[in-house]
Amino acid sequence: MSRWSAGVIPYAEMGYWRPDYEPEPSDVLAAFRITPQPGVPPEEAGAAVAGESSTATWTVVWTDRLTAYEQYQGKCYRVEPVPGREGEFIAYIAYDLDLFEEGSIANLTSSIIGNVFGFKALKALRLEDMRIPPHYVKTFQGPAHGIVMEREYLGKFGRPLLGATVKPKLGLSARNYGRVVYEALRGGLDFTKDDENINSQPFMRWRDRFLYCMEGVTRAQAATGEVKGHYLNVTAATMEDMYERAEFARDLGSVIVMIDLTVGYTAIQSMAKWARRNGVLLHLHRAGHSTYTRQKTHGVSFRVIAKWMRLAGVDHVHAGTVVGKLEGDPHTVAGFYDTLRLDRIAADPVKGLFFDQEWASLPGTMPVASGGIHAGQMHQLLDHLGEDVILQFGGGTIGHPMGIAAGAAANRVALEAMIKARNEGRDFRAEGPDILRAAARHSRELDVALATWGDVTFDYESTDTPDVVPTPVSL
Ligand SMILES: O=C(COP(=O)(O)O)[C@H](O)[C@H](O)COP(=O)(O)O
Ligand SMILES: [Mg+2]
Repeated sequence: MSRWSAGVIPYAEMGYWRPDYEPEPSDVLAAFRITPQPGVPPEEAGAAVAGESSTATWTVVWTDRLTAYEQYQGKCYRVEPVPGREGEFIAYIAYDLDLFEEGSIANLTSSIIGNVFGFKALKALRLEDMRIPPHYVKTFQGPAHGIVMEREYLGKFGRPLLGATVKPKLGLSARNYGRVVYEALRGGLDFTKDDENINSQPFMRWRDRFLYCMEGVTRAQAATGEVKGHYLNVTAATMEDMYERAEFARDLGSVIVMIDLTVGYTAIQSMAKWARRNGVLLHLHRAGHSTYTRQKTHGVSFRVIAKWMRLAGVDHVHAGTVVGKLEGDPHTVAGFYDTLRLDRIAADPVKGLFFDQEWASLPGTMPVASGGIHAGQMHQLLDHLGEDVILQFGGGTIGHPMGIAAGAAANRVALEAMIKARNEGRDFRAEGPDILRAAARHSRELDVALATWGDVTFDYESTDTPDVVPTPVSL
């Protein structure tokens, strides 16, 4: 059939299925998991996704002839069945670099996920991974500071950083809230943080919170001689409000501010530029992500969100704990952490990584492990997550029977004992419980933490798992 006949022509025949195509090094690549409706050939489904995420519509348009359409067409160059999952396929699509505006996550995402997820011909669609070529990476600012600069600013090296989310999430007055910050920081944590939904409610307006939190931070710094921080959440209804709050945080001497993923990609990029201009670290809470990242067959994998957020320029992003209360298969989470921290990453199906990714020296984003973790898991956390990570214990600090500072001390003692054991060459993963018990003999705080939470585990089957799982991992 001629490409130029009027009427409805399959996307594959319109040129969006190109099994002979060899991707260029500068192409943006995407791997989509497609579940076609019965009777829809997978190549046609892949071609349709390529078409609608680039130049096509449902029928031939004469104006195509006025463009270099072959260059601008998204090209589905491979479709593979997913082993062990009937009806699901991975469609690989290449996009010419000219399809995207430099340095704009909004533009990139409006193309790649703008239109295709509602296609009637597909039962489900998931964006599994993307390869961002260095040519495009270089058009983004990237993390305002990055892992190396953050450690230099803080003067903290050789161990994960420790944090805590203030609880209860909502309802505390500013002065009581600031007291939690002070107790947790003086007890041994590096950071405390606002929760995702703490903004400026009637029970505590943002300005009051900022004042009392910074009083707590300053007093804790004086008491310990360490740099401390509280992630002041500047998430607000408008960019103007966010800038106002961030400027106030900066003027009070805060080393860090926080935003939620719910503010949107453009606001995140604006805040990343503000953070670099002002020398203030930028923490991102991935509030809302599980609504579209968790299910295996539909949505956008968090490994893609992680890539977008590193490009957008945040210094911290929540990326999973493996052992805590929230979704987190160990291999999948390892793929997120590699994506955020390393400069060159090889494709690795075991970690769910479909493409090699070259970051061209873009700084790393510090992953944050948060959600139902406690001191008794310290060996597992260090083993799974490594050293460049922030371990955040909300309930696991503030719920300590001896008080907040004691909860913080328990976490700090557990961490330092584990790092010492690792540095001495001990098998800290296997000997972890013994190392913790030995440290608890000199720390009443840790002893009580282990007695309170030592047996708490969250053993549920993960939803978001890679398709290739080698040997089972015991937690
Ligand atoms: O409030 C918490 C954790 O509190 P606690 O430490 O008391 O469980 C965070 O919002 C979640 O961890 C977010 O999840 P994620 O980090 O996976 O995005
Ligand atoms: Mg929270």
